[in-house]
Amino acid sequence: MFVKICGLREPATLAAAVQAGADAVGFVFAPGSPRTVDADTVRQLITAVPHSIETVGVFRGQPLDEVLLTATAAGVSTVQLHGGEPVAELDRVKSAGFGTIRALSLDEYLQQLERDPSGLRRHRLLLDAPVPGAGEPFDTSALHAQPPHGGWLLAGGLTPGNVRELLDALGGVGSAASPAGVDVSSGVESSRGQKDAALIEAFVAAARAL
Ligand SMILES: O=C(O)c1ccccc1N[C@@H]1O[C@H](COP(=O)(O)O)[C@@H](O)[C@H]1O
Repeated sequence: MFVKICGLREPATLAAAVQAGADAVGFVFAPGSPRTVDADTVRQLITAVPHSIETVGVFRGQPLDEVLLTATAAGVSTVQLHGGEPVAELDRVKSAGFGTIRALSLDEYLQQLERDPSGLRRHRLLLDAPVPGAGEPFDTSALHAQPPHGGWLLAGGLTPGNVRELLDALGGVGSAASPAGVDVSSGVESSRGQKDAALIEAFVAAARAL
């Protein structure tokens, strides 16, 4: 199970994520979040991240030029877009040399499945709650009938205590509707926006034990 820890802002909790064995670490560039960081801060932070770990810049509803400039200045390897951007924008991000994660709510995913199923296969999919970063799980039952293509990530209200239950609701690891990875932010915080090293460690351990 691929594990991404998102919304990191401080060296100590970033180090905790690396030490715990996270596969990816995320930095929020979307404005208005308690986790928002700037490109210079992230550039400094990721000097301590081994190259084997994916570094993800998270954006929401920002102009593409700003996304590319910020991701380049920060030095992240991957761009995650949350604003319902058209697939052509993700294509341009990929052409610029970044990995891509297309974050959609369940409703957005089901709409895209109707309108543009081939577009859904071009970028790694992340399914999240309607309000990203709010720590709210969403009802995944519709995915049994219409599971995403392989390699997708599940986010939305995951915690060390509920990650197994939420994966079991999708049929468990290896089932047709199961994600390839999990992504967490609120569930590894002691208070909103404040990451907690012990919770990060517990989350990675719980995900690895699935
Ligand atoms: O974390 C935020 O504040 C945020 C803001 C804007 C876009 C995405 C954001 N976070 C993403 O939300 C999920 C995790 O959410 P949760 O808190 O665990 O429910 C993850 O994909 C973050 O990258």
